[in-house]
Amino acid sequence: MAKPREALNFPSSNSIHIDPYLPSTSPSSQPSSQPNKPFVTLTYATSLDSSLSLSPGVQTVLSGPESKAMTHYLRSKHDVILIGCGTAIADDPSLNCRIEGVGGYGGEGLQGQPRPIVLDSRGRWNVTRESKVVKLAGGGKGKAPWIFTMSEVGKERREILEGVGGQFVQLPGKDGMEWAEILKALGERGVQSVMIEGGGHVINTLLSPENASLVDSVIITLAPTWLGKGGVAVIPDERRNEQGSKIAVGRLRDVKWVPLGEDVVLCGRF
Ligand SMILES: NC(=O)C1=CN([C@@H]2O[C@H](COP(=O)(O)OP(=O)(O)OC[C@H]3O[C@@H](n4cnc5c(N)ncnc54)[C@H](O)[C@@H]3O)[C@@H](O)[C@H]2O)C=CC1
Ligand SMILES: Nc1nc(O)c(N)c(N[C@@H]2O[C@H](COP(=O)(O)O)[C@@H](O)[C@H]2O)n1
Repeated sequence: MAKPREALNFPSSNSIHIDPYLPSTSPSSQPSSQPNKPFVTLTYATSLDSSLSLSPGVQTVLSGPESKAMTHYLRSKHDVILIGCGTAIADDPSLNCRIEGVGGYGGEGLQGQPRPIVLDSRGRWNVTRESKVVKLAGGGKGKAPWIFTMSEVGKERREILEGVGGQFVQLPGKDGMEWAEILKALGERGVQSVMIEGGGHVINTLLSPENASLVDSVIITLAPTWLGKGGVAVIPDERRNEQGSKIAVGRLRDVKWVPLGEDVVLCGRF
């Protein structure tokens, strides 16, 4: 079979470095204290000044071709890929896996495709028939998205999403849905692994002292560029000890740095 024109390739000489941090092979893939919790991989690309994008609402290419292929390899290794609606609105992302041999890209059915999950507490993202995730699901090149929301959902939006096999999932919440509740809801739906891609609000709340322990693996692409002030930055809330002194939010263990093209990929465990 001819290689699909848009397919990416991630060689096994690179994947051997990443595999120990992935759900199926990681030693912590079955956390016994929370049996229903899916394995959580936090992964994103950042600049040298800890920015995800030049400014809110602006999609910014940080990853080079090699680390981009790595991200797609990660997508093929997780049941779902999760983003916030700020990212959905800014990027209109595809959120599928475009690795050669995965479903829709030379592979069978939708095997190896992650399901996109969008957190949209207040129904800000106007999902339409033209949204990439909807078109890809309709065209057999990606799984249909689930949108987690606290709001009522209009008939038109529901029809568009359900028309391609997606669904709205309503969860309770005040300022937002609790991370533990989001992961529990995913676990109850049979999800065993989730990669969380961003954006800033999603990552910063996940890295807050009360949520960081939910993260199992961290895989971050560091690109050799500075984006400057005004970017969407990864800076979690500060953490203090019982004496009130400021302490680090967290430090990774089992750390490995993997050079990929001009980028370096940091792998670690919480
Ligand atoms: N470099 C990279 O790897 C990535 C970059 N980005 C960039 O990040 C930017 C978007 O980031 P942000 O504006 O911070 O938006 P975001 O993508 O973090 O979305 C924030 C929104 O998601 C919803 N949300 C998040 N957590 C929730 C929760 N626990 N419960 C309920 N709703 C929740 C809320 O409506 C919130 O306003 C874009 O410019 C995008 O291009 C996004 C992903 C990865
Ligand atoms: N790994 C990575 N590198 C970058 O440079 C990025 N800007 C992102 N962004 C994330 O990828 C999504 C786009 O995915 P598609 O190519 O459209 O499938 C974007 O929405 C961010 O979540 N990631």
